[in-house]
Amino acid sequence: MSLVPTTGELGPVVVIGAGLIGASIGMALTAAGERVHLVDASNVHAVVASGLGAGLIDFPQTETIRLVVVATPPSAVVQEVLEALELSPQAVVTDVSSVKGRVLDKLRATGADISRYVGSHPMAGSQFAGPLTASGELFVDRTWVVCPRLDNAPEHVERVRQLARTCGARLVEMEAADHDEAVARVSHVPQLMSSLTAGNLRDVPDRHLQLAGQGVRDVTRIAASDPVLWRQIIQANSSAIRLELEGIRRDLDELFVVLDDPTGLEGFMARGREGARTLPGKHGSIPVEWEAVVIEIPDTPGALAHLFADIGSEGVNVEDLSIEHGSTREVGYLSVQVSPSQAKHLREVMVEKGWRLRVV
Ligand SMILES: NC(=O)C1=CN([C@@H]2O[C@H](COP(=O)(O)OP(=O)(O)OC[C@H]3O[C@@H](n4cnc5c(N)ncnc54)[C@H](O)[C@@H]3O)[C@@H](O)[C@H]2O)C=CC1
Ligand SMILES: O=C(O)C(=O)Cc1ccc(O)cc1
Repeated sequence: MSLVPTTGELGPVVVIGAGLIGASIGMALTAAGERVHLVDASNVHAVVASGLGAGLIDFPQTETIRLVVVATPPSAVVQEVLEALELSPQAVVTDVSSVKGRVLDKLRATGADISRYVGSHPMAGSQFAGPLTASGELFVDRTWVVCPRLDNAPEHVERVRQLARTCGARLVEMEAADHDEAVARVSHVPQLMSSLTAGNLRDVPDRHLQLAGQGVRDVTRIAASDPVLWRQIIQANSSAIRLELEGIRRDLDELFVVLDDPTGLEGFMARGREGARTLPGKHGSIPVEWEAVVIEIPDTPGALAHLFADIGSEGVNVEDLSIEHGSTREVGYLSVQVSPSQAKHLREVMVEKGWRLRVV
């Protein structure tokens, strides 16, 4: 799926909070032909986001605004949603914060009419923050959860669905409580496990760290995320997270028991492999086992472009890729995931074309 040109039928859109997520939304909507206006507590962020093509920094006539997207850190969301509902009488207001139930409870507690508010959550992002790391392609083929309620008018919910579709995302609809239970399992607890693993690396001596390979990097990537943002996310969803952590504590206790028991330990590892296989693959489909072909990239100008051209000329469909830098030699390694039926052919032709392969 790619960005959907909408010829301006969604806007004018106001994005409040032009950081990683807000600027990425602004870039996707602008690229699709929508008129986007950016507001940020930091003028520098608004200017940078605008410079990257995320929208304009002027403010439209409030009665013309059709959609407001609140993309601030969770602590500012309730206040910004309330102000947007009051200031723009025709607009549907959505937010993109990572926890939906707490925002809804707090909005309801104010007694305000929140029927034009429809919560949502794009399940895409990164460990980075701020507009400099934004991308208009961030949401393409990723899940975007919309949380409609009975007090929402259908056309208002549709406007938020249209936002997700215009950004190229795959729509999923859920109630806020169900969403929060799901993200505790697939996002918040994995984030905590990553922080736990990475936190323990702090006291590891350099002599040992130099042995680190791709596995530990995969497991710790998201631990580099902003602690202030994540403190807010975790605390807003602490009940659902606590339940999951209790299960993990039991599993950890069991691990101590089976550590020296071959059958028990194999069962433990097999459960992990089973769990990894349950995750939907690309485009939300049933996961497929791809085969990795790892090709050495020499440290010469244009080598990577040349390599991609050689892979492309063979008509091999690359399902995923990653690049790793050699720790001892001035080379890189391009790992491409391809269908097992094409892997052997790709290896053979790459060697014929003069590339070196790494055995995996
Ligand atoms: N980081 C991620 O990967 C994802 C984050 N989210 C959610 O998106 C929201 C934004 O997160 P990021 O873009 O990562 O953070 P960020 O730190 O990159 O951007 C937040 C922006 O909001 C601005 N801001 C703060 N308070 C404001 C206020 N009261 N009014 C206007 N602007 C204000 C900041 O100056 C900053 O530019 C959060 O609610 C987060 O839970 C959702 C999906 C993924
Ligand atoms: O970087 C990643 O892989 C993420 O999963 C980013 C992310 C962070 C917070 C969210 O609420 C949703 C997605």
